[in-house]
Amino acid sequence: MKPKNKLLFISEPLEGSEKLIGELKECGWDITHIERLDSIPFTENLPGHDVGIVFLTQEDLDDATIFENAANRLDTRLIAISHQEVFDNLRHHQGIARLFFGYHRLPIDTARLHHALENLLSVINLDKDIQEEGGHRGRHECQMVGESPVIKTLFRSIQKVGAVDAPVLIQGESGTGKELAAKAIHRASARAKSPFNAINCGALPSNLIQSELFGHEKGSFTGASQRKIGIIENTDGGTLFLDEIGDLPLDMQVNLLRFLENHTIQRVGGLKEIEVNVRVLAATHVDLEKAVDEGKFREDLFHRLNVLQIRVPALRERGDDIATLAHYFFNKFSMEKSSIVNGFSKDSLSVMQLYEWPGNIRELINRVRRAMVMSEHPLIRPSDLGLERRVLDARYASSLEEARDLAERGVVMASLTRHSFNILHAARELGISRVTLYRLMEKHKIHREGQGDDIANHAEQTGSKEPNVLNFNRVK
Ligand SMILES: Nc1ncnc2c1ncn2[C@@H]1O[C@H](COP(=O)(O)OP(=O)(O)OP(=O)(O)O)[C@@H](O)[C@H]1O
Repeated sequence: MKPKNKLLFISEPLEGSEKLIGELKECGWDITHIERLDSIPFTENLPGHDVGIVFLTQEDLDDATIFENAANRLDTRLIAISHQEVFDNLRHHQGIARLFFGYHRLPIDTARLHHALENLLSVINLDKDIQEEGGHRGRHECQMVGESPVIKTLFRSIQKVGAVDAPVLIQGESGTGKELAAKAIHRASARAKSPFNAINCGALPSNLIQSELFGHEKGSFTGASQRKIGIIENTDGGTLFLDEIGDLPLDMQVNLLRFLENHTIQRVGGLKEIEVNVRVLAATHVDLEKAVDEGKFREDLFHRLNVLQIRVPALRERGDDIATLAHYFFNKFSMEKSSIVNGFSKDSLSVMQLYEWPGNIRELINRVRRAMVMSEHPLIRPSDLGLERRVLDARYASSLEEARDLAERGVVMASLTRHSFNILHAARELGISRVTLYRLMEKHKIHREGQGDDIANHAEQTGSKEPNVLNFNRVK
C-alpha cells in the first residue's frame, strides 16, 4: 500500500477546522495538527512534513516578525487558508506573503485544496530529484577539503565543539576558512536546522553596528522610519558567527556581554527585554589576549567568548593540501576555464608548495581561477599563477638568512624548471653533484615527482582519489 503523505496542519481550534481535517484524512493525508506555528520548540524538527497548511490570522500579521521567524524555521512548504480581509492585508506583509505556495479563501473547497497540496508535493519531489542530480555541486559549497594531519585535527575539533552548545573562539589568519569552520560547527550541532547568520564586526561603521546587532524601534533615531529586527534576534534558535570580533567597539562589547550573560536583548529605542536563544561563534585574526592587555578588548567578554577554542591552520602549514585544494578549485571552476587548460604543470604545483600564501585559501582560489582563464598552455604554469617571481624573489625576505634561503631555492627551482626536473642536467648546470641537488630539493620541499614529462594530464595528477572532506552532516 502506498505510504500516506504527511501534512502539517497549523490552526487554532476553529469552527470547521475539525471537519476539514477529517475530509483531508479521507483524501489520504496523514495529518499532524498543531495549534500555533510559534509553539513548535526551536529544537524540534517535525520530520517528514514536506507540506503544510496554516490558518493565517490578523494577529499573525500584527506579529509579522515572530510569524516569519517561526515559519522560516520549518522545513515545510506552506499553503495559507484565511478570510478574504486577511489576504487583503497580506499585501502589506511581503515577508509573510513570500512564505506561501498557495492561498485558499474560506469557505474551503476541500477537493481544490487537496489538489493544490498534491501539486505542491510533486513540485517538491521534482526539486529533490534535481537537487540529487546536481547535489554533487551543491554539496561542494559546504565542504571543507583537506587531508593533511592539521586539517584532520581541525575536523575532529569541529565535531567535538559541534556536540556542545558553548561559545567558540575561532582563531586563524585571514582567508584560512574560519567562516567555513563556523558553518561546519553549526551543521554539526543540534541547531543545524535553525538559521546560521554571520556578521563582520570590522566592516560596519560604529554608528550602525548596534542597530545591526540588536535592531531598533521605529523612530528611535533620525532615519529609523521602520522597526528593524537585528541579526541576534533574527538568529533565534540558531548560530551567530561574529567575524573580526576584535574590531567590535568597546561600548558595543558591553552590550554583547550583557546578551551573552542574560540571553536577552533590547532593541535600540525599545524598553522590552527580548529573550533570544542564540549560540555565538566568534572569529579573530588578531591576538585577543594581547588586545585585552592593551585595553582594546574587554577581559570579561574575552573569557565569555573563549570557552572553547579552535584554530584554523594557515595554508602554508597544510603541506599536500595545497595541491589537493588547487585541484579541488580547478574542478569547481572548470566551467569557467579556457578550453585549452587541462590542469597544473608539475613546476606550478612545486611553486605553490613553496609559496607562503599570506592570503591563504582565498588567495589560492583567486590565483587558480585567474590562471584557468588566462593560461595559454594545456597545463597552468607558475607565471599563469603570478607566482614564479614572487616565490623566487629574495626581496620579500625579512632576514639575511631567509634571503639566502630564498635565493638558493629560487636558483634551484629555476634550473629544475628549465630542465623539466631532469636532475642530471640541472645539477650539471648548477655545478653541484646530484646528491647535493637532492639534498637541496629536500631542504626546500621541492617535489621530485616533476622528473620526466612536464606535460602530464590532469587526471593523472589529481588521481582518482577523492580528497578527504568534511561534510556538514549532523552528529547523530
Ligand atoms: N578547507 C576548505 N576547503 C574548501 N574551501 C575552503 C576551505 N577553507 C576555506 N575555503 C574557502 O576559502 C574562502 C575563504 O574562507 P573563509 O571566508 O571561511 O575564511 P575566513 O578565515 O573566514 O576569512 P576572513 O578572515 O577574511 O574572514 C571561502 O571561499 C571558503 O569557501
